[in-house]
Amino acid sequence: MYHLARSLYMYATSKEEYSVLLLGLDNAGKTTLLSQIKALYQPRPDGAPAPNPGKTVPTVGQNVTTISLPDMNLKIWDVGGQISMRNLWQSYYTSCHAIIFVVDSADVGQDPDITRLPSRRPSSASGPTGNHPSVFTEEMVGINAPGSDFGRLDECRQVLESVLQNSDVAGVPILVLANKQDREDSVEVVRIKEGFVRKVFEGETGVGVRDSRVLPVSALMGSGVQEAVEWVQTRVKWNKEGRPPLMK
Ligand SMILES: Nc1nc2c(ncn2[C@@H]2O[C@H](COP(=O)(O)OP(=O)(O)OP(=O)(O)O)[C@@H](O)[C@H]2O)c(=O)[nH]1
Ligand SMILES: [Mg+2]
Repeated sequence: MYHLARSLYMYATSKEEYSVLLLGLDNAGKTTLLSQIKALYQPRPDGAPAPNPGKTVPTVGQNVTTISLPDMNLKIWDVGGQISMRNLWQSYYTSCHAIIFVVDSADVGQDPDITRLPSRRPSSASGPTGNHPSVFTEEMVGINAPGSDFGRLDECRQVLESVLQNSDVAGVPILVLANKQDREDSVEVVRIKEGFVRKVFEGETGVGVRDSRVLPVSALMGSGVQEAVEWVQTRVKWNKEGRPPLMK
């Protein structure tokens, strides 16, 4: 009887918890986005100053924040995007319910069309597939130096492809954020979507199964951030049977 009562109590008082993984190249704006989400969704004690999301250092390891929404908690993991950090990403894949892939819209070239990229070197042609570890090396990503006509477009493509190809994230909803839309030199979201993201998703095996979206944001200014969180909130619920939440 005690156990039944306890289970009922736990059921009535617990909340669904979903994990969201923030991925993207270094400098894309993941930590800034996490700070902005915190500023929007975490209550501050009266009189406490608003956090300044613009002050970040490159993430070594991870930052994690849980935000409480009316129908769920979202536990958001911000993992470092430097090359040396990327091999850690896959350890988060099996337990995540959604991925937010952040793109620096001011660093993909002014015409981010992956079909215009120079041909790749043979060593970079064999990306990681299936359950094979996603190994990122300096050589693999070294085609487009920052400041080239394509910015870091090819590196971004390789990294997004390697995430999609990992079978541990099969069926996980992916939101791609075209970040830094406040910058004058940023590329419009539609061009990032058509020239780059859509083509990467088209190359995915089992296409059509995955739920995905591309949205414009400025993590720094906070614009689009709420829409991004709302998209994730709906999609993790839709995908609940495939990836059940934890009850906390
Ligand atoms: N103008 C502008 N700058 C931004 C925006 N988002 C991030 N930044 C800047 O971009 C730089 C890198 O931001 P971070 O949030 O640290 O990038 P990150 O993706 O966490 O980088 P790693 O931790 O190295 O993976 C910082 O100087 C931010 O202020 C944005 O929306 N607009
Ligand atoms: Mg960071």
